[in-house]
Amino acid sequence: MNLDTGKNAIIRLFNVTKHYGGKPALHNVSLDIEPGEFVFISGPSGAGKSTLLKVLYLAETLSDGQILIDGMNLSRISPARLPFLRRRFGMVFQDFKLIPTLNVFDNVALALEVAGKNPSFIRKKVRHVLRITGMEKKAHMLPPTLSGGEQQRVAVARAVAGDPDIILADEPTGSLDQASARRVLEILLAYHKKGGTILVASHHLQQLQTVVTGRSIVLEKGRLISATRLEPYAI
Ligand SMILES: Nc1ncnc2c1ncn2[C@@H]1O[C@H](COP(=O)(O)OP(=O)(O)OP(=O)(O)O)[C@@H](O)[C@H]1O
Repeated sequence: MNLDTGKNAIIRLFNVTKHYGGKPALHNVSLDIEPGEFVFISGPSGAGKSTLLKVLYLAETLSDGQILIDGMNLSRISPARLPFLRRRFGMVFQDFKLIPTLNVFDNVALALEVAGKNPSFIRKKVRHVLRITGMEKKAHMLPPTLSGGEQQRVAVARAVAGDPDIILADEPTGSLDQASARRVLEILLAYHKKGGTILVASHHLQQLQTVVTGRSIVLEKGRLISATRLEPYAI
């Protein structure tokens, strides 16, 4: 790989490989992502889409290769600095990963509290992201009492609440009806327009790709098989 080509990249992957029990989920994936890019990740079930997002979020360790975030090598980050690095990411997990014993408001507020934000900022911010995701009226409910689509919207609210530099979203509209999916896309689009970098893994790319200029990357059996620039069309 030419080291000069990705000089401005916010995310660089060099031969990223992840094995689970000897079986490759990602194989030699190399990719540069510029700040402010909207990257769509597609590919058949089991292609490695979730694994790619998880290794970026440091939810999974690499078997081989390297990931640089703003030139910082993730494998050399000390455990003490990990929480600070994670705050740069907003992650929407495919299975949401909401804390079942905390209500919607507290699930979204938690990361802001851990980051040491002041209570009045947190209140305003959480109310705002719950409003834009349409979950304001359910702020006091516990996740297990919500529908899958509602939990997904809380997961999106939590991901954007910390104003991260990078959003990693795994099927962020997978459990949503058309109207809710559109609302989530508009939130991601607004975040992108403010300069945020987004990686979205989805089986529903036609809908996502209508909204923004971006790059479509396709994984198959853990390998990056294509990367194509997309032109938007109006919705
Ligand atoms: N924790 C794990 N332990 C063992 N194998 C795993 C684990 N997570 C993923 N895999 C395997 O790694 C491969 C890639 O999985 P991954 O979830 O990344 O695919 P995906 O493209 O996101 O699939 P889907 O579209 O179905 O969500 C699959 O073969 C999967 O079975």
